[in-house]
Amino acid sequence: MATSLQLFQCKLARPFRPFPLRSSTPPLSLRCCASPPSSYSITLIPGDGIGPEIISVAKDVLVLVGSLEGIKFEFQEVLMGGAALDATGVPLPDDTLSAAKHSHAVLLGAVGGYKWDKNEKHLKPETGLLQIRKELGVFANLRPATVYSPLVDASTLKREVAEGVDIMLIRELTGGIYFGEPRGFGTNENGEEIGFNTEIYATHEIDRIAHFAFKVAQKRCGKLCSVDKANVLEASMLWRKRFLAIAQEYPDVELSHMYVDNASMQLIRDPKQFDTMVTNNIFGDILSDEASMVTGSIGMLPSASLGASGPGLFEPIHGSAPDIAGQDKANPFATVLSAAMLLRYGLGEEKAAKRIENAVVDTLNRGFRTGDIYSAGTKLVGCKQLGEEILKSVESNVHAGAATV
Ligand SMILES: NC(=O)C1=CN([C@@H]2O[C@H](COP(=O)(O)OP(=O)(O)OC[C@H]3O[C@@H](n4cnc5c(N)ncnc54)[C@H](O)[C@@H]3O)[C@@H](O)[C@H]2O)C=CC1
Ligand SMILES: CC(C)CC(=O)C(=O)O
Ligand SMILES: [Mg+2]
Repeated sequence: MATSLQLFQCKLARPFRPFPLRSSTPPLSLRCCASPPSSYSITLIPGDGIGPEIISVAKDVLVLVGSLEGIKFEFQEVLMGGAALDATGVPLPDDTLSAAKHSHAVLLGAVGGYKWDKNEKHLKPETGLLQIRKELGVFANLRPATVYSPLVDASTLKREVAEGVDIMLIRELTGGIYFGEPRGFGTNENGEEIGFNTEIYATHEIDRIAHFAFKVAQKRCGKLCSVDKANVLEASMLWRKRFLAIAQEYPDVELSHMYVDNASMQLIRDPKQFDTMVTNNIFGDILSDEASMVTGSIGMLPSASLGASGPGLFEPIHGSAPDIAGQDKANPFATVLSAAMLLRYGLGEEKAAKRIENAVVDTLNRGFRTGDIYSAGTKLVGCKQLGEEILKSVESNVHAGAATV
């Protein structure tokens, strides 16, 4: 196996190089075995809604790429979210967590759905998702927003604005308001019902995501934009203070700061001004959905969640899309690209990752589209058939010059 150190490529033709590790900071990826195991154990979590449809496609792609590249996988499929609630009464069963922790990497579809929307917080599918992220310690979530040339016209932005966009959005994933205490319901002094959450970041949480982001920016174009709300929120004030301090260790990276309201506007006005962006949990959640539409669809954005050690978690950025579940309409590209990220960042299998990315571009070049990215003159297919076309492209191995995600 090569190594699972991060590989990032500058869109301005900086050479492709392995990520340098600094001894003072935690490794950015999880598996850095001296020699590869004879077989990788992969935990598959289809989840709910469109989850099973898209995971089925991604699994087939992994199996084929594995057989062509001489990589063996052992898959274990487990329950999480609504499916787990129905079967076991909890959204993250112990068996699921244990399987995930003991595997080389985890590939997840999505969780959630109308059926469980009114459940109490601890019995919501989404609570299982937050728990597994926390338990795996995957604090750094890479969400690449890449506009693929054949999809420029699927973007909701004008061609000249969307063409060439290549942003790496880094979202802090295990802190902030989704986890902060205190939270809950209560009554105020007027006897009125209230709901409350806490946006909270400790220095060590900011420092580790900052080091991670600076290293990613170093390997790309050396430009890092930190997005916060430091004009109002104390947690953001500390965030900005720590980023400014840590920037001293990365003189080759140009650090800028932007308030999140402006950033959300700038992403639509001129997305090409951004290269690497880093932000907290909730802002990253929202900005990545926004960035996805620049690329044509939320069905195009994959993600990799990495920690200091242990398996990484790989999942599309979208949810379980209950409105189209079971109708063979889901776009599987985001999950297939998440499988490519699993190979690159989780296992260090760069060649196999690139093979998948090339297959995605080749499938797009051959004109195949699900409804969310369809435009006149292209071929509208379902999730299943798109999966079959991706397999053909994997097999033919055309070097499509795909971006690295
Ligand atoms: N990582 C996860 O498991 C996530 C789970 N959720 C959960 O998913 C459920 C639905 O949430 P929504 O807010 O509707 O967000 P969503 O991302 O599931 O769907 C938003 C819209 O995008 C479309 N869409 C999403 N993925 C698509 C794909 N691959 N191909 C084609 N169209 C796609 C949907 O059909 C829908 O119209 C909720 O229960 C929510 O909590 C939401 C976001 C992330
Ligand atoms: C449960 C949510 C935080 C999931 C989500 O929207 C996401 O991770 O993008
Ligand atoms: Mg989200």
